[in-house]
Amino acid sequence: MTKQDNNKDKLRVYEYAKSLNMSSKEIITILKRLGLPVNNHMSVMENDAVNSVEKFFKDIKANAAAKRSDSGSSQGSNKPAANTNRPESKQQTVAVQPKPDQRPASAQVQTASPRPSGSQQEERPQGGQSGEPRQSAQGQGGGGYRQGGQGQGQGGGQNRQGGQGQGGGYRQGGQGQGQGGGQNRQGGQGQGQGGGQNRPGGQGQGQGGGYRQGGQGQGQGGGYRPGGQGQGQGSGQNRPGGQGGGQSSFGGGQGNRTSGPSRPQGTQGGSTPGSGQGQRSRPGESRPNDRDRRDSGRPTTIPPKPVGAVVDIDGDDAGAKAKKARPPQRQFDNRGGNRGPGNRGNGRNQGRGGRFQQEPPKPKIDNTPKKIIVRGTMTVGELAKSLHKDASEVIKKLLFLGVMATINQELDLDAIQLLASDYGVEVELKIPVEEDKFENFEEKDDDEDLQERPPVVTIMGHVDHGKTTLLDAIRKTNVTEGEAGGITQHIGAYQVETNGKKITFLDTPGHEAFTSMRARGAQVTDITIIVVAADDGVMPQTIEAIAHAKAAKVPIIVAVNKIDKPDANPDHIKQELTAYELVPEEWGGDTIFCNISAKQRIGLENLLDMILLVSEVQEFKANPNKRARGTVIEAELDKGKGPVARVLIQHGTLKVGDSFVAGVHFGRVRAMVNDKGKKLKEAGPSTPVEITGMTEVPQAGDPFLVFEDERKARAIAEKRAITLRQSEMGANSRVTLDDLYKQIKEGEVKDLNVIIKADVQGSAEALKGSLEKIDVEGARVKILLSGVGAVTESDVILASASNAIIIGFNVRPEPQAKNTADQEKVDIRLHSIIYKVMEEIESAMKGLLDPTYKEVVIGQAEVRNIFKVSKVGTIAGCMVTSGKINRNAELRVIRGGIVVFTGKVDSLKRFKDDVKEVAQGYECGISVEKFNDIKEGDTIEAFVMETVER
Ligand SMILES: Nc1nc2c(ncn2[C@@H]2O[C@H](COP(=O)(O)OP(=O)(O)OP(=O)(O)O)[C@@H](O)[C@H]2O)c(=O)[nH]1
Repeated sequence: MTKQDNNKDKLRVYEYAKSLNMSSKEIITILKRLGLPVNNHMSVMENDAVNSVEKFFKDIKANAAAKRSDSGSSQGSNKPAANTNRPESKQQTVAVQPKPDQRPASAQVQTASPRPSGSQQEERPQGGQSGEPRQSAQGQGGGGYRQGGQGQGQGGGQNRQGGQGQGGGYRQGGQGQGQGGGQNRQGGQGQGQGGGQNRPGGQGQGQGGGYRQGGQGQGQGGGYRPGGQGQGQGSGQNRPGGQGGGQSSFGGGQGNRTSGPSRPQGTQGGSTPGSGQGQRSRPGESRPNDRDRRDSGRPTTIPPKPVGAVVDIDGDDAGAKAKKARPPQRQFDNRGGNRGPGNRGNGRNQGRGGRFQQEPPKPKIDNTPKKIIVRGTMTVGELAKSLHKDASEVIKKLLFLGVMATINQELDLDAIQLLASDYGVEVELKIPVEEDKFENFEEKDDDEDLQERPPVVTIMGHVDHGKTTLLDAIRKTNVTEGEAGGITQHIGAYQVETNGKKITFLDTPGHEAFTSMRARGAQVTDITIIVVAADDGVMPQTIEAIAHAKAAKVPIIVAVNKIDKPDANPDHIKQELTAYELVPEEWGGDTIFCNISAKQRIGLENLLDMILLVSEVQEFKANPNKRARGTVIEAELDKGKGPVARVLIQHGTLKVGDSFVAGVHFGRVRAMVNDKGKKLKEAGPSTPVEITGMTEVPQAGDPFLVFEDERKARAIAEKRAITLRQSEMGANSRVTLDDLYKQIKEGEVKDLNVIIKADVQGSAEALKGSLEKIDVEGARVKILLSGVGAVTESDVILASASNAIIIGFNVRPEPQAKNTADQEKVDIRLHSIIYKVMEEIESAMKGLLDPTYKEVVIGQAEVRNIFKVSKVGTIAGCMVTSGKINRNAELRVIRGGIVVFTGKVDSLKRFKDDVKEVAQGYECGISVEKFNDIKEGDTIEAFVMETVER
């Protein structure tokens, strides 16, 4: 005032306003209301203008004082009514109208104090008591605030004009309750209770009292912002003494507004953002002090005004922020008495609160998936994408986990799982099978997709027992008339039809093909027919064939052939075969025996019926509705057609144009013919076809699979070729006695499969009986085959296919068998003493095998001439056929694959000279120590014992 006095002459509106801590606009408004001339903030205020304004204020004060005295010091007394009629009400109007928006209706005194919790509401100088800035306001304000505190406060404040107020919790989810009664500005009386968990959707209640003009008001304001619940009740005479209840802006507050005389409706309870309570104090009142406070309520009708209309999210200083943020045109929220920024001028403080209906900040749509499918490692970028996150966010998370990563960095499965779980996302692992190892997996089919398919049959048996004749007979018998003129093609297999059902025969008779395919991992045969000539009986290859079929666990049908022959004795065959666990049904067994004559075509129908019977029991099925998978049964380079592969389709359907991989080669089906030479467009399960369109020739037994396109097929084929080369160089995975114990321990080997070849049947039987008794730690010896004679290539292939070892008892492997065994890494153990075999096998199974020495064959020589020299003995004139013969080597004499003597070199000569060794391709004379029974055609094998490192 002093200032005013001093400058009355030149006092300008803005200066005057400033001295009152009001805005120029407010003063201008008052001046206009009072009918005094004023243009703008620079207008000079004459004395009378100043006086008028002061009087105006004085009246207000007087009213306030009167009101106070009426209401006593009681807080919250609502006696407002009385005030309503007071002169102030007039002023109210004045005050309000000019800045409707800012001084909203609800004066809320109490929202919590801005500052530290519990503090008194206002920041005013007066501290504790909520001040009335201007006029002896009294107040207590308390409220949890800002920091999530919980606060309760009571405050009565007379803002400006004797309000009372209380403030409740605020901002940060605090919970607060406040009661306050305030007479804002103009002697109003009010009570306010306010509690609010603001921000985050708390709940709050607030009651606020009247303001401005002696109104009375109660307001309850609820929490807002995000969905809080709030209730607001308010009765107030705001401005004009209305009464109202309000609702807070957003969160679902509820409020009632009720009649209000003036302004729009009364105050309201809910406050906008900030406090749980809703009242808003008038500008005047709190103004200076109220800074920081936030208030909420806003008159409903307030026109949108830029100022103060802030969406106050924080309840805090929204004012300023809001200004910036707010869009040019806002829409206020008319509901409830929320909004309303507090006071304009001070907007920063109180006022803000306004809410407009600015769209509530769009809730961020959380599109984080519930589950992601992971098929292997992923880069940070890929993971972020599948989580619907920014890569930077994922990188940040990784940083928190102590991992510095870039967007292209690969994350392993653990890291992926960790990150995903951090987002609450489930990870489903779908690690793709290694497609290049497609023989190791097979798509699972649902039962309903499976359809019956023709059985695939292989015919095996001893030489000349009639296999080929039988195959031909079946083929010719069943060629349907008209089918390619009855001319069949050799494509490795053919199909016949009997009783409306098809049967596929592999037309490479003999177990070699069968077993070599099996050795390559291909098992194409469903049923085996063992042909035994009724006039001959069970022969070595018959036994081998049985062993092969059993090793492959393929059902056996015995075809007793040549029954047309006068000396045929089928019963004798049955009798013999019982020794191999093939017992005819009529004798209580479960093996089907068919008497046939392939030559005379007798019993063929019955044989086919039996095949169908077995296949019915076995239920051979496949899903024809998927990509084709099969096995190459033969392949060759045809001069005209290029590489040709004969393939047996086992699953799915092969179509012309399909891209495929066969073994380590790829191709695209250019043309396809069946066994009748008929061109096919597609071929289903169990169909043998010949296809062209390959770049190279695959091998029999190679797996065949169709891929989606040629590019993929090529890539897979290349990968397989690399893998093949690596495995060829790699370790031997076959069982050997040296690592048998290890394999048993690792569970890789449960039975030790053994093939016995001995010099005589008696030895083979004895050995078989002894070995079968060995049982070490649950592992047993399983004899796949025991026979007489040298170890043949066929034995080696069987061993290879069945992961068996071969024991040669007084026999040697044939040269070809030896090569194959080296190639296939089949372990052949050669012995001449039964108990040593037992010892070795048992020790190997117990892990005690510790052969310090290993026999290494260094060379072989063929005996071409025999020279008998008196006193010296027999000298064998030899040609060294492989390796070398060393003077100090041990040697054995082999005749017809059987070892006839083992000893040492007595003398080794080249012409007449003694030499240390003779290499391959040279002739030499060898005499064997203590052995003169060498014969032309014998083989002398030289070997040394080498220390084996274990
Ligand atoms: N009497 C008579 N002879 C038969 C019968 N089946 C086959 N043969 C004859 O037995 C001989 C051998 O027949 P193949 O069909 O070549 O015998 P295989 O088992 O295929 O012989 P390999 O191919 O050498 O293993 C031929 O001369 C056939 O004519 C038959 O049922 N009765």
